[in-house]
Amino acid sequence: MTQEPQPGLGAAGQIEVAVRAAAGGVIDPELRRPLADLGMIDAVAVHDGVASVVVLLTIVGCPAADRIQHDVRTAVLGVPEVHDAKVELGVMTDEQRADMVTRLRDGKPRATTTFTADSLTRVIAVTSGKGGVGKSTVTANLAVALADRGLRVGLIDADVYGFSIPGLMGLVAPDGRIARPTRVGELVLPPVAHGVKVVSIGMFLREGAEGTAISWRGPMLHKTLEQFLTDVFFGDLDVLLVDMPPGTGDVAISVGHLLPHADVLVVTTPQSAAAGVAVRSGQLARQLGQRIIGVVETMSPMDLADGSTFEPFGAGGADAVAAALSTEDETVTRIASIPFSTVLRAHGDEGIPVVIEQQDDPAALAFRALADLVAKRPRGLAGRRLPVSVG
Ligand SMILES: Nc1ncnc2c1ncn2[C@@H]1O[C@H](COP(=O)(O)OP(=O)(O)OP(=O)(O)O)[C@@H](O)[C@H]1O
Repeated sequence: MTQEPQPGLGAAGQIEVAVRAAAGGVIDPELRRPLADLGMIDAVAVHDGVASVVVLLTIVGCPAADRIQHDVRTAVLGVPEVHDAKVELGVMTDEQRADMVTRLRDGKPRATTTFTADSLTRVIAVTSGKGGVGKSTVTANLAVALADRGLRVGLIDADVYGFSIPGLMGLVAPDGRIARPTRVGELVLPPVAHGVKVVSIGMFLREGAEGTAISWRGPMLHKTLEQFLTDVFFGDLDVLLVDMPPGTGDVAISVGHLLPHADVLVVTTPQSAAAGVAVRSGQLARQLGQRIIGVVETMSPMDLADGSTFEPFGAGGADAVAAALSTEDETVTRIASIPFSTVLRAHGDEGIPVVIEQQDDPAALAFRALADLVAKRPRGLAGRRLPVSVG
């Protein structure tokens, strides 16, 4: 980074300014903002070409400490007059942390969601009629494919009873423990997997209770989702995906109320039984003001090497759902068909989405095509204030 000379400073002072700028330009891996903007660069000194920088971490035991120390040292060594650099780590005081949280929230008070109708983040809820049809697999792969295109992507696992996103995204350790968010004051920083910021109810269960069933009632679930939208710091996102629980229960209604401007993807298999219930979840989303952007069929017919087709779940389900959801004013179409893929299933079990692990698999190609389509499609106007005035 080129630094403008500061008037009134001697040569040594100029070097210190350059060192501070270099260190301050390093991006915090969790907060994704420059360290200078976060108030994390404390003392800076340079003597005989040796730079000393004190970086204030947000919390004791910050998981990104080593990476920050390494990145700051590398950045500081990039200043021509510096031939050695020492980076010491300290920890912010409560006051400094509170100041940083306020900056991160852009001055907005607590309990305000950033995902309002006017925000630039596009919210996409992924829903299905019944469980086990491949909805979470679609959500995870779409999220990763969008992140791989350079978009800033967040993923909320709202499938509270059957949360499978941590597993699909590789956030579950071999002993079953799910990655935990980092807490900085009142902020909750979501773990990042394959370039996607992920939050799931499974991350907030008591340690050791990850495998137990959740038996919460509607109001408690609503509160939890509300907290995901207010207390979890996603930073600026281009897309927020929400993995919905199957069906038309309390959570679907809560998400509809909390995110009425969301676009909705309906996932179904080609089987008619799955298709029928998928229509109902799409209809509920529409009643809540959300816009259906398309139907994604998964476990679709798969082309075999001998030129024949394997149809484990029949054919035609998604087209039937799309037709049933279409109205005079709004045509809904099937926007993707993800073929049945054993490779996809195996990578899902390993926590590495097929879309990055085996890019030539037909299912991976179909996910990429879906991501292209979603990224290019203009977002809906539902719930947004239009820039018109009545004079
Ligand atoms: N296209 C596909 N080909 C083969 N297997 C698939 C495909 N899509 C999903 N699966 C497998 O089907 C199973 C269910 O998938 P997934 O968990 O995504 O479903 P879901 O609809 O989200 O279910 P739930 O709501 O119960 O979590 C998983 O084992 C997954 O690997």
